[in-house]
Amino acid sequence: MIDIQGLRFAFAGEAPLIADWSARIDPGITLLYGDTGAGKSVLLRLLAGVQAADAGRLQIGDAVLAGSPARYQAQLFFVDPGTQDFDQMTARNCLAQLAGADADMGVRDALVEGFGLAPHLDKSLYMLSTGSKRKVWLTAALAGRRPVVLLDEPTAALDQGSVRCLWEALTVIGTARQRTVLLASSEAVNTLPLAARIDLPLN
Ligand SMILES: Nc1ncnc2c1ncn2[C@@H]1O[C@H](COP(=O)(O)OP(=O)(O)OP(=O)(O)O)[C@@H](O)[C@H]1O
Repeated sequence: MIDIQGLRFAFAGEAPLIADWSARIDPGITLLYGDTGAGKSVLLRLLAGVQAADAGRLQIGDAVLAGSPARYQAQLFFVDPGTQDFDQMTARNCLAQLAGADADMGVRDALVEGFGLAPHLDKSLYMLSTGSKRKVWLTAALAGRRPVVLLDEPTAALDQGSVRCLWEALTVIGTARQRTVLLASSEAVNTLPLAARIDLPLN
């Protein structure tokens, strides 16, 4: 669960993108729905603690971002889709590092197969296509055990078979309602068991 109190954010000299927003995001899948430019990526970056808010309080479990950032961030999974941070690692090592030592290997193996990742595991990430990189992060997010998962347009650049595979894995998580998944999308998602939907913009 993520508790959000009085969140505010504006780019310098611009009107607030998020103005005094409070919400509680419960376990299950919450769709963060908004058009291009509505602020989905910015909101995910704020919640991940990689972009500083102008005001507000963010809490996951008993960890408050401002007071204990490392403990807060240890509760969540977030990879900026545009990052090059892992480009020098092999997909296998990146996956192992991001998923963590306690990852569910059954889920990991099922996603590696469903995404067709096996032939790419020993390549460096910089050699992979945008879609294949995204599959590595998605596999780590879902096989890992972080209680909160933030996904930015997870189906972008995925082939249809991989989207089906992702949807199957998310259906299991959405039905169990133990982990909190925030899924940002500019398309309505009708085929997942959603716990809630947040419509952007938030100003
Ligand atoms: N560094 C920046 N400086 C000023 N404005 C920015 C900056 N980064 C993003 N924006 C603006 O903030 C708004 C929200 O951007 P954001 O990327 O969060 O939208 P989004 O909902 O994720 O859209 P998309 O689906 O296109 O990624 C947009 O109008 C964008 O142009």
